[in-house]
Parts: sequence; structure tokens; C-alpha cells
Amino acid sequence: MSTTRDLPAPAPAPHDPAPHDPAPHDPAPHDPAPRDPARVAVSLTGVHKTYGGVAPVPALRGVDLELLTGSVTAVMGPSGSGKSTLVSVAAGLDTATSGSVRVAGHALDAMSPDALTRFRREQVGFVFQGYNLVPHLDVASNIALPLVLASRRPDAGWSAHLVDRLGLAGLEHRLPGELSGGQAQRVAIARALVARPSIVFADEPTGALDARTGRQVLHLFLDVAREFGQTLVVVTHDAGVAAATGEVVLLADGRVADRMHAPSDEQVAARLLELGR
Ligand SMILES: Nc1ncnc2c1ncn2[C@@H]1O[C@H](COP(=O)(O)OP(=O)(O)OP(=O)(O)O)[C@@H](O)[C@H]1O
Repeated sequence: MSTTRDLPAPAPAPHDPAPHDPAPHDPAPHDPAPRDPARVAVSLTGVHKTYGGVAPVPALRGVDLELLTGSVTAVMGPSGSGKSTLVSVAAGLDTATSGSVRVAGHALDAMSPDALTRFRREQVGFVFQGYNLVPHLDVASNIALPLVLASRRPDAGWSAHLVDRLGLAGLEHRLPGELSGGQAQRVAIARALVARPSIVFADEPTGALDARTGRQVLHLFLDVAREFGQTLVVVTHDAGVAAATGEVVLLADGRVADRMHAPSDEQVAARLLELGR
């Protein structure tokens, strides 16, 4: 099921129509077939991921997914449906058991471990539920960390803009232990954006925050991503936040069960109920 609703601020980049959406009123003349690879930020083809152990767990069971550059996408689905696994595999933090994963045109499975580490540092940003800030580094140093690790020269103007845009001005010299949860997560967001990665993945980034703060931080995150044309993939359980992304991928049992373009909160919530959230 796909749904369409006018939203006031769609992502600046073109969106990927839902696979079931015939888009009868828009033949997508700018959406050439075959798709222009330069516009595809991440592409998963036939991806399976089975965790080993005494009883193997098939977490992803044939995922095909393409997300365009500049798109802002929510990944939703019932607990255990494979959301975190999908993000880990797409971000190169974990490897697929089979299938192909391409990020910014690069096949992750073809890379050596060292090349993959370098690629992640340069092209991929992460925001996790637990912030993952380095406790003995102040806010400014935490934000600059991806540039330091990639031996890149800090861009003071860009860093200052991020600090300002994320409401962190005045906090630059505080340690993570001196921040509120919402402040800490905004630092983590600035850190994920500072190297201008090809794509940013966020796995339940506000799961550790109270509902109100979490929504504020996530809406700020989405606004900033759109402003910068940043491709963003965010795992969330919040139908309201998902609806604000404009593009929702729904997983069930390790497969893409649906994609919704610009749905309302109610449509997302109803579809999640159907999938057995
Ligand atoms: N390291 C692991 N070893 C074995 N099984 C795992 C591992 N990580 C995840 N799984 C299993 O893989 C499946 C998908 O897990 P995943 O964490 O991707 O789901 P999820 O949709 O993110 O869940 P939630 O919403 O509860 O966080 C689940 O059955 C889970 O138990």
C-alpha cells in the first residue's frame, strides 16, 4: 500500500517512488530507467543476513532497496523485523551473508577490511541510541573526531555552522558527562554530519530520550539533513517522526513489506498495526 499526501517541506532531492505506486499523475520524466547511478546513495540487492550460532537466525531474507541521494527515509517495522541489521549491513558495520550492498557507487563486499574502514570514515555517518561520545573529549573535539580520524583538515566555518544550527553554541568546551541527553544526541548528530558523508544512518537515535525531547531532536535532525541535502536513513518506532521524513520503508520478517511516500502519521500507524508491530 502506498499513500500520498502533500507535505509542506519535502526533501530537496527527488524521491524514489514506492514500488507499488503506479504514480498515474506523474510519469516521473526525470526518473530515467535504468536509474542514474550517480543519484543512488545506497542500493541493496538480494541481501540476506543470517546470524550464526547454534540456531541460525535469518534476520534479512532478500532485501532489495534503493535510496536516492538527498532522500530522508524512515525504516520501521515490528521488533525483530531486521531494522538494525539492515542499517548495520548498509553502513558496512556488518557484512551481508549474500547479496550486494553499494554505497555511493562502491560495492562494500568487494572491499578489504581496511578499505571498508576508510570508506566508512569518509563516506558514512552514524547516530546511535546511546550517543557514543568519547567521554574525555569536549563537545568541539567530539564533533571534530571523524575529521581527525580521516586525517582531514577541520573546516572551522562548517563546524561552527553545525554547532550553531544544532543549538550547541556555548557548550563547545563541556564534556559529554556535563550534557543533557538531548544535548548529547545533538552533538552526535553534528559529529555524524561534520565530514559531509555520502549517507548518515541513525538507529533509534532518540530511543534514550523522553518522548518530547526525542521528537524535538529528531525534527531538528530531519530539518538539518534537508537543509544540507544530506541523505539520511533513520530507524524509528515513532510514526509521527516517520511521517515527517517523507519516505517510509516498512520491514517485516526480514523483508521490505511496503514503502510509503509522504504518508500521514495515521497511515503509518495503521500499516504498522497490520504488520503486527
Ligand atoms: N548478533 C546477533 N546474533 C544473533 N541474532 C541476532 C543478532 N542481532 C540480531 N539478531 C536477531 O536478528 C533478528 C533481527 O534483529 P534486529 O535487531 O535487526 O531487529 P529490529 O527490527 O532492529 O528489532 P528492534 O525493533 O527490537 O530493535 C532478530 O530475530 C534478532 O533476535
